[in-house]
Amino acid sequence: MKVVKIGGNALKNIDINVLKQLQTWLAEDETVVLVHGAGPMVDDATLKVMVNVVQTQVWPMLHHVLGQAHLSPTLLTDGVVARIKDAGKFGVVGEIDSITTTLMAGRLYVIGPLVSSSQGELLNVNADEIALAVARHFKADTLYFLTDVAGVLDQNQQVMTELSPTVAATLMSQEVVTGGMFIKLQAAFMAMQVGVQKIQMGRDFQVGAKLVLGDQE
Ligand SMILES: Nc1ncnc2c1ncn2[C@@H]1O[C@H](COP(=O)(O)OP(=O)(O)O)[C@@H](O)[C@H]1O
Ligand SMILES: CC(=O)N[C@@H](CCC(=O)OP(=O)(O)O)C(=O)O
Repeated sequence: MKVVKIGGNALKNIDINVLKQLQTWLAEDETVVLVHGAGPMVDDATLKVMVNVVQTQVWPMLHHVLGQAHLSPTLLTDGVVARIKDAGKFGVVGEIDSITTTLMAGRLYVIGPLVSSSQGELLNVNADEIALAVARHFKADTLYFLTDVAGVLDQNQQVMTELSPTVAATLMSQEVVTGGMFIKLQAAFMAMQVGVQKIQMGRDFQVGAKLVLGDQE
């Protein structure tokens, strides 16, 4: 089972080879969950805008691109429930509370950064955190983070082809890794701790444009 997270910016330009790889996996009866981002949105005031952006722009665009590649996704909304993360501090920001749905082999599922609470209220959940929760719950063997950079960049702006938790911690403390990549690396190492064997980051699935965490590959 594979989880593929595509960030909001990377979504705007999905590589044909990414679509081809999805087709190949599905033809092999692999199950794939595509977790998409939406770009930066923060608080209560922006939630309505975010709902609008996701429903009128992000989902239609993603369905169109996948449809052109003859990929028909199933929305993974039922059975995935979020809860308020830290009421008062983050407003309508949520985190995944429970996953009770089951997945069928050879199907492509899609989930984005808006997840309902048990009261039916939509919450803004970080898409990297969703990818982690989904990978953990379904015991994914592989977790890809497709983003708008070729990988994690070192102090010389070079893509790191391998990154251990120790080196990552140093890059984070030296503020070489910041912002969205900081959150992504945290999610990636958590995923590694809960048993996801292979974790990669980059613009696509290709070797050389990716990050491999730990000692695999
Ligand atoms: N050391 C680093 N290597 C790569 N990207 C970094 C680094 N430090 C900060 N970043 C930033 O993190 C961004 C990726 O995170 P984010 O914008 O959240 O992407 P996504 O939308 O794909 O989740 C990059 O575009 C870059 O601006
Ligand atoms: C709580 C939180 O962080 N929500 C995210 C949801 C969108 C997202 O995660 O998009 P990317 O994957 O493209 O960054 C946000 O508001 O930015």
